[in-house]
Amino acid sequence: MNMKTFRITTPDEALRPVLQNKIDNLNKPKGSMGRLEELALQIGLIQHTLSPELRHPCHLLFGADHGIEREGVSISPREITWQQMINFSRGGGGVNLFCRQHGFELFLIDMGVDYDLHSYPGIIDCKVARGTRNFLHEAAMTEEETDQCIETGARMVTECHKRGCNVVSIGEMGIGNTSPSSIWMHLLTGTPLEMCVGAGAGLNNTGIRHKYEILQSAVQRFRDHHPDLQDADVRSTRYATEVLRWFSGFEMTAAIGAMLRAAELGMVILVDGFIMTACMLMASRLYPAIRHYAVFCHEGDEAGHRRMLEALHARGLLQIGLRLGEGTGALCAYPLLQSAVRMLNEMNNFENAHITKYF
Ligand SMILES: O=C(O)c1ccc[n+]([C@@H]2O[C@H](COP(=O)([O-])O)[C@@H](O)[C@H]2O)c1
Ligand SMILES: Cc1cc2nc[nH]c2cc1C
Repeated sequence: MNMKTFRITTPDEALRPVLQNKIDNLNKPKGSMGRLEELALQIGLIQHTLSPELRHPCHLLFGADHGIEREGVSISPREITWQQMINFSRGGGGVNLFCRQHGFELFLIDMGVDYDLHSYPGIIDCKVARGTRNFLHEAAMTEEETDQCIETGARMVTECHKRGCNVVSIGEMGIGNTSPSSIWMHLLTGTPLEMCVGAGAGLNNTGIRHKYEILQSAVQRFRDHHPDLQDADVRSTRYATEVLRWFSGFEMTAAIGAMLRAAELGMVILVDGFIMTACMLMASRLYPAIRHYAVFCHEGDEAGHRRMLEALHARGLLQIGLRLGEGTGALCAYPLLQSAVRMLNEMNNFENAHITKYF
């Protein structure tokens, strides 16, 4: 494996007390703007300024298919992936309306959809293959494919950055992709697999049971193939890299590359639902400092999402019952980031508002 490396630095902590002081001096009881204050602090630290700004927001939506879908782990047929990609390219998806609503430039990227999409305008062709291999039997991706996806995701963020973007939101479309996400959660956090497996696009209880059994067999197969990894530190890069390659999807790996590059460039990263949280979890095992750049935008209704956030010591900003994916939860939370930044830039402090400072 020749995975691209990233230089991700921890934001300068020296600014924290200065920023906190500015926030505390705004004309309000201390802490009364709740999560907006936390967001303002985080964005100020990321941008290393007392007056942050959000510029040219971009949304990257990576699409791909999954070999594991052949095992009946999703209620949705495989073709929904390509049909939705075309729908998005025509502006008709959930993701499209939120991008329009919040002024995001949308990039639709075919990382490995099982359909020929190259003639569809608006879909960027980065296809690695027409879906991953079935990880019930073998590694989903080769080392070369993994590297290619990481590089593509990173390149997309570089493009956004060149356009002046400093806040990037990442979403996915891939029937079957809650399955690798559940396995990553299980293997990286030690949460029992049963608690990591949910309905995905809408399985009933019988379907969830079947999905669980398939995923349990897949984990066993992985362990059989990796006797050397049994004793490895589950927090090690070696462990994470092999778990990534064996179970990942092309779109998920590209999302990880995008997240890593965004952190390297000091951008704010909007994290969406279950799948994107799993990708951030994986990215944080490769580069722990990425955590500072991640804004966890919502706690969705996919079983396990809340628990995965807890494992990351995070809480989502919104709890509005989303489980769509595409990045919709990230986009919905964007106005909160705008408010946090405006609070820091536009609100008077006690002194210039002529209000008695009582603490
Ligand atoms: O982001 C989420 O929290 C989320 C939760 C459940 C399902 N999804 C979407 O549904 C698809 C994956 O579900 P499944 O059941 O096919 O694994 C994929 O296209 C995701 O965008 C997304
Ligand atoms: C209709 C549909 C839309 C989606 N968008 C993201 N994942 C999806 C899965 C389905 C099934």
